[in-house]
Amino acid sequence: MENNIHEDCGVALVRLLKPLSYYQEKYGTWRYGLGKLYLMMEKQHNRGQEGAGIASVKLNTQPGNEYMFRERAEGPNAITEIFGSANRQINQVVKENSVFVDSNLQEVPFAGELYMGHLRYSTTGKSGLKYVHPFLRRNNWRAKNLCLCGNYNMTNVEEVFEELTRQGQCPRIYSDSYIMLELMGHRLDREVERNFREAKKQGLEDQNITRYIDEHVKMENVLKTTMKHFDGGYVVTGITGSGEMFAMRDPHGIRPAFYYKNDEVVVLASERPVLQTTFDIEYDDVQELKPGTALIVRSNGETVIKKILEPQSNAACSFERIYFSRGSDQDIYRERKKLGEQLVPAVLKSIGGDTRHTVFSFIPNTAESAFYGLLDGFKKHVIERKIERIESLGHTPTHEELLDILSEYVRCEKVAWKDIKLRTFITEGNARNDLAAHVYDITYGSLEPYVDNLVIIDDSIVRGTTLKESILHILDRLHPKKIVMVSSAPQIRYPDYYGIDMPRLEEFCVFRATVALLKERGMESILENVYKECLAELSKPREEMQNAVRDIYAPFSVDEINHKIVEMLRPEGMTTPIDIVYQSLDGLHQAIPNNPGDWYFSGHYPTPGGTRLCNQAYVNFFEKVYKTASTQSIDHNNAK
Ligand SMILES: O=P(O)(O)OC[C@H]1O[C@H](OP(=O)(O)OP(=O)(O)O)[C@H](O)[C@@H]1O
Repeated sequence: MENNIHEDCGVALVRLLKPLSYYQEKYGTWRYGLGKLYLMMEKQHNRGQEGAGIASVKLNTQPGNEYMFRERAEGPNAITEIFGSANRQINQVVKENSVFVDSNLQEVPFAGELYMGHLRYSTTGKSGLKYVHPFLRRNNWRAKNLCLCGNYNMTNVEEVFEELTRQGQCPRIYSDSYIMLELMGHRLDREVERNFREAKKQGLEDQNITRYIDEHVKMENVLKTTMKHFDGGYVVTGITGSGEMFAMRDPHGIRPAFYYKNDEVVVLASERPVLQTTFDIEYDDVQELKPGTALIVRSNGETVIKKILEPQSNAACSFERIYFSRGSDQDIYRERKKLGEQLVPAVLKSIGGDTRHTVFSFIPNTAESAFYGLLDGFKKHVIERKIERIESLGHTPTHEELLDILSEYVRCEKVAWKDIKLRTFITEGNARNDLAAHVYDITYGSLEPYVDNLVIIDDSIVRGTTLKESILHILDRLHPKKIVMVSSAPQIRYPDYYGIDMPRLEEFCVFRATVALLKERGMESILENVYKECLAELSKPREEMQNAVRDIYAPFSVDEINHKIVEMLRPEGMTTPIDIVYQSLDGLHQAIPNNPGDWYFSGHYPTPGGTRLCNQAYVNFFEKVYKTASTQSIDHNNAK
């Protein structure tokens, strides 16, 4: 499924529990829900900059009135566009200074009680409004209308696609979002029809049937029969025409979701601080949605948590904590700092203990918190060194001695700048190299040329694009004695299929360096053997499959691979010594104990779908990249 859409996104749900007049009276606006949705989405802009969408459902409408609204847009200004459009639609109907009563809002678009928002990040090159969430499945039966969005990536879309076609359906688009919409829509239809039969049995007629269905549809039934088919990391959210709202988290808790409820609202977001700030509430007021469960708000406002699938081993994504989340979460901030602090011994070794002639800095923006942790660690180190030096004097220090010892401090400078507030990693693939090459700049004169080392921390080094295309080259213009590149994350060795878009092995600089080492040392047979092992694994039943790719890393130490990475990423003509320091796997788990999902670094996938796709990624690499390159070089040599 390499061409499938991969998305790690942001979601936001708002359910108003009172009539709109309540918010008008208390907060001076009936657009309270829409306003809160806007804030929640802006605060999650870090989670998706390629598109955004919103949907709203209005309760208790009369036949003939629209009750489900949706607006979507692409591009970095999508949030502004969709809310601008929603407000324009509202203003066309609402007369300025008109007297507010609930019944006046019957015909006003987006004047609803249910709101859902989505921020999209997809980097596979599939673009177009039709891929922007929410997805909508319409029907004349109110309760059968389904609007869906989510933060997810499914690893078994082929199987589900087959399942749908076996049922006699004919999905229009081959993407996990459309397939989920169709499958869930199919189950919702059955649930509505079950209630229809029940209503008929009770002798109900006309709108009483609709009312009965609206009141009795159970989203947990729909979720149970739908979600058991999927393998992946997800938070799926949706609203129905009859006013059901739900959000469900995958059984391993790979993707995050947090919610809050009081007597006015039920809200859910991908990150905890979004709710804390938007609703002026404390850390403990916000609950984490537990793996395998769903938050369901029924059409009457009743809110329940239902177990949908049996929770499995905790595999909450650690990359979410290292990079993807905004980082204003108190736990994530602490974790990122710890990641930085733990790197002190390795960095110290690399600079030969010479903190006096070392300038510390970071690559904007995500690495900033890890940088503060690294600084804290070095401050502690310098204090300890001062104590040692004073104690080792063996006499009361003279003024000059004290001055010399105490004047040492940790030197930090703002060395690198990022010119546009855009996350390059989550920018559509082809445009990325160019963006990474031009987005960074440096502060001239921020270190003493040829005397000072420069230690610069990034949250992660994945493809190495940021380093190769931009950072190393511009840092070298400062003429540091040595550059130490530090990654707060461990070496990224394996692809991800649960939402962060890293599906191809050959894109990782760690993988490319390992392949280069194998070739260089005449160990290419390992590449061939691993290919055969991967094929053998792929022919096994899903549950028995092992990750055969791990064998290619076995012959080398982390340091050997690091040296090769430096060699490969070093810009042409640059002679400054470069070291690279990665976090260890143990260090990762110490810093982030509650998010043990580490498949990127360890190759341990929480679900069979991940293992299968990893083996498949190697087969693709071997057949399409490695073999092709070998054939081309043979052809080239023959042609000489
Ligand atoms: O090795 P690479 O493949 O280049 O990927 C890693 C880089 O990508 C991210 O930056 P991004 O610009 O997305 O975001 P940021 O400003 O939040 O750090 C990340 O912070 C690293 O700097």
